[in-house]
Amino acid sequence: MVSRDQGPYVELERSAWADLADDVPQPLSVEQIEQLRGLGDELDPVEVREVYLPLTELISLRIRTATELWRATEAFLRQPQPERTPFVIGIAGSVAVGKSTTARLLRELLAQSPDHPRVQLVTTDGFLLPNAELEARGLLERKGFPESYDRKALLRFIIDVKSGVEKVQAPVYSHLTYDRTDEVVTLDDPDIVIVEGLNVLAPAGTRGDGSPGAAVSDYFDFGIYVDASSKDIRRWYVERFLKLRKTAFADPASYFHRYSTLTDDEAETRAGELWDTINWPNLRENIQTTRGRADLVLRKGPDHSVKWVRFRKM
Ligand SMILES: Nc1ncnc2c1ncn2[C@@H]1O[C@H](COP(=O)(O)OP(=O)(O)O)[C@@H](O)[C@H]1O
Ligand SMILES: CC(C)(COP(=O)(O)O)[C@@H](O)C(=O)NCCC(=O)O
Repeated sequence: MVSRDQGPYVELERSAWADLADDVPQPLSVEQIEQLRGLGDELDPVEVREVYLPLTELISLRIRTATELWRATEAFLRQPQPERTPFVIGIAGSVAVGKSTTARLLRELLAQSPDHPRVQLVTTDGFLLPNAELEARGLLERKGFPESYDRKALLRFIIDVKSGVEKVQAPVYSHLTYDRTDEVVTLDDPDIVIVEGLNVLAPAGTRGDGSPGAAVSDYFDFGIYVDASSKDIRRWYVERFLKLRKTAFADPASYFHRYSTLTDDEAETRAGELWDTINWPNLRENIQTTRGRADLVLRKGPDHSVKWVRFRKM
């Protein structure tokens, strides 16, 4: 089986997926790829070429078609419309599955095209409620759960982006202080906005009167879910924690500085507890359940290499 038709979806094994862009030249140098990798892990150039290049081609195709549709609609309306708003890509998935790495890589790959060189990235952690507020609400141990975000502000942000508002701003989170900062990221006329976060594909909640509200993903042009077995993700989470202990946590300014002196065994136990009590329940209850809402699922194997890709044809 290299390709399987599943109703509105098509599922392609890695080799069949890779073939879809086999004549496209690799746009990034080995140095550029190295700069994109996360905490010292290898980001294999073969992986970039075989998995992320076809994905970039598919998204570029969607952008071209969206632009054509916008022009056709403008002609139908018989009056000039404001400039087309940015193409918005959502990237969802568990903590530690590789969303940030995927998002950074896509930003670089998509920006290589003269059709859409301005690509900006926003992570939803900036929309987490400040720690003081989380503490007041008893949510400090629920970071990453839907209720730990300022969902109204996130929705306002995405609506502004898709309404063509200029210089839309998003708050920035610090993994060092483990809290929201006073910094903001300002969108400067981007062609593409990538919105990366655990819950970005979540369905709408209900309003006070019981009617369904709007969901952030209602404003996405393309939604990606990064997927892997929870056993592998737990291992990646623990491995990343062990590395952070020697790097970021070693900084006295780090909220987790106390973890920097843990032994290997102690650190592994602590990371396992954080996974088992916060990140795994969130994945099980709130994140995995949104996979079917993605336009495209990247399924990784134990070494982060993508094994198959499933996407919605319509
Ligand atoms: N494609 C990849 N190849 C190799 N390692 C990866 C890849 N994607 C992620 N990783 C590693 O897995 C860990 C989690 O990735 P990260 O992007 O930080 O996840 P997330 O943003 O989902 O929490 C990091 O240590 C990162 O370096
Ligand atoms: C900041 C996060 C909630 C991720 O936020 P996202 O950008 O995906 O919205 C997550 O990385 C996190 O810190 N979770 C808390 C539990 C833990 O420390 O692993």
